[in-house]
Amino acid sequence: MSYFNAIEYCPDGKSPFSSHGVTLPRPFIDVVGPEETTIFFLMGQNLKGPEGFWYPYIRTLPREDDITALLYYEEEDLAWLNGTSLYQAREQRIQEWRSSYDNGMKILRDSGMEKIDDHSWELYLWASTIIASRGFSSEVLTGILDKSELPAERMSVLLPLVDIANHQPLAKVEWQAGRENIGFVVMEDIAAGQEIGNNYGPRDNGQLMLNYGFCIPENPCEYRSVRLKSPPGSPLDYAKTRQLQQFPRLKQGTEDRYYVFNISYPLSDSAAPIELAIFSPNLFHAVSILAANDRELETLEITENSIQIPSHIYGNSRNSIATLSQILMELITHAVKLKASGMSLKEPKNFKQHSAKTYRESQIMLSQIATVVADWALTWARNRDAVGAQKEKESCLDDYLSRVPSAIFSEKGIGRVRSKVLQHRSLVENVGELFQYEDLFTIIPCEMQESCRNNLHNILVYAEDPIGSLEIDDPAAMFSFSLFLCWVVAAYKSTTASTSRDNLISPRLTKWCCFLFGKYPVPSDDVSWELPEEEEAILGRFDDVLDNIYAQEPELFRTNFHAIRSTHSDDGKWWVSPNWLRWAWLVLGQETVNILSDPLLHLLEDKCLALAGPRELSTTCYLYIPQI
Ligand SMILES: C[S@@+](CC[C@H](N)C(=O)[O-])C[C@H]1O[C@@H](n2cnc3c(N)ncnc32)[C@H](O)[C@@H]1O
Repeated sequence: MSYFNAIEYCPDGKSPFSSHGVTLPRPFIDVVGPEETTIFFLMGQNLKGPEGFWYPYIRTLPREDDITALLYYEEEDLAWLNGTSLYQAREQRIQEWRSSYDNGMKILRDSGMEKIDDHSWELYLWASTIIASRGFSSEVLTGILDKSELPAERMSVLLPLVDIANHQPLAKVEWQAGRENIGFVVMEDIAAGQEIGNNYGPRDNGQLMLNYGFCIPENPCEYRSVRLKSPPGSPLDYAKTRQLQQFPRLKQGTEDRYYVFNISYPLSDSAAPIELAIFSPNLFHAVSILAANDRELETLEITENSIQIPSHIYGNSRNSIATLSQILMELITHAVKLKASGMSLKEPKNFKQHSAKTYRESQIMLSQIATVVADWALTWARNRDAVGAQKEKESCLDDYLSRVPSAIFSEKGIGRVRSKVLQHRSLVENVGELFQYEDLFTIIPCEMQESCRNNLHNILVYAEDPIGSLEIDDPAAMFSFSLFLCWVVAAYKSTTASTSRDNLISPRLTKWCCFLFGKYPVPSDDVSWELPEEEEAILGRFDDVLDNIYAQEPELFRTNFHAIRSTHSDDGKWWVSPNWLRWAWLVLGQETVNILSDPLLHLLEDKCLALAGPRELSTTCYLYIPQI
């Protein structure tokens, strides 16, 4: 049964398709198109009852009470969709269908069709659901019709009996459109007694729930659409506008679709880095533009197919890390909110509620798996002891996975993550690029470590109280990183000014200093720098604190490269001068990354309710120092 019956199509030299007594006015067909015509045609055939040609088939179709697709959810069932995107998707679907129905009915009324009121909204809903859940694409008719005869728009075909098989994700089957028959070929061994499944395509659970009314636990084709705003004037908005200017063929106003995929998603690129297999590349790249600092934005690459911050450039691994960190926040927020919104739900009472429960769990699991993948990459990036060998990575991964709470993941799930992570490369290949204050000394050459630690540590002890009370994010980290940066720069400058050419800092820090000097203008000793008012208030406090400490304990500022400085005055705290402090502050504004602390713990049930509110997730600030 199809549109061709409704229009009594007569192919060249062949017998015509019969409308079997349901005639729809031609102006109606022309306006509403093939799919809507088929819906109204099925309504007409259903209204004919036992007299109708397709009655034996229609009699076997599920009726309203049996249908479990979302539009048939009732009040109590709907509570199970709370907090999921399906609630909204259902509302939208109802509106779209209602408007198509009203439109079709108006045209039918205007054309004077008889007994029009029998075509109720309930009947339309039933017919549309039947077609959405059982219709085949018009390709199945290519054995009897030429492709050129098929309408360009979507057109569903109902095939009695052939539509009985249930969906099995990834089932290997093939449909063959013949002249006399439609072949359904099973391309894999099926044991006696085992159900023969059809493959409805790589459908995620959202589509299955909306169109078909069921849900697959551990659906390999599961994914989630993610909304990402690019506010006017944001770097992402700017990048998109530039892309449109450079490639006017791209359509303006088309909304990008962003996805998080199941780790086993069959259509993901197996050669891609894991981050681009589990997050759609356009999602990762869009977030990377939002997470970019100014110098990373200068490396933005715009092509017809993508806008992205290239990850292979020196210093740009910071961007991949910051991107993963932002994505991690989104994933945790999603999982936590969804868990919390379902905590008042009791036991499911019917098939719809069972399906919705499975759907909720599959969406939570999707975010949890992606959380583990992103968190692992960030954990690896922070491993300062590793050199990056595969064996090392495996044992570090095993150690990490052993810490994943068993309440979140089954052993099977962990095993799946492990094998996928090891199969794919990662965008975060460099290890040991992120530092908290205590870790910084490990990249200072051994003979200077002690001196650096003493300088910084003693000053920080004095500064703890006055700096700790500053109303900024992580004041202690920002102050200690500023001191460290000033110390490294002073050592670097002393090295370059020294005639002995002793390297006071490592080649890695030397390269980093040169890089920073190239990206952030270096202060001149002659001019006093001033930052915008708000920052000046903080930096002024830094200056005061250092002045006070210096007045009491000038010895604390004495460095062991003091002797080889050449151009500085007798000011004993020359290496933390106001200008250099301001320079360090500007650098830190761009070269640090905030990473969620203990993300996996947030996923535990008892933490979810507390976190679901407006309280912010706590983060740790890291200083980024690229590998050489
Ligand atoms: C094309 S029909 C399949 C035939 C179905 N067994 C019947 O006779 O109505 C699609 C409907 O079958 C059901 N279905 C298909 N695959 C399923 C699955 N894997 N699990 C549960 N229900 C399924 C859903 O109700 C869906 O709307």
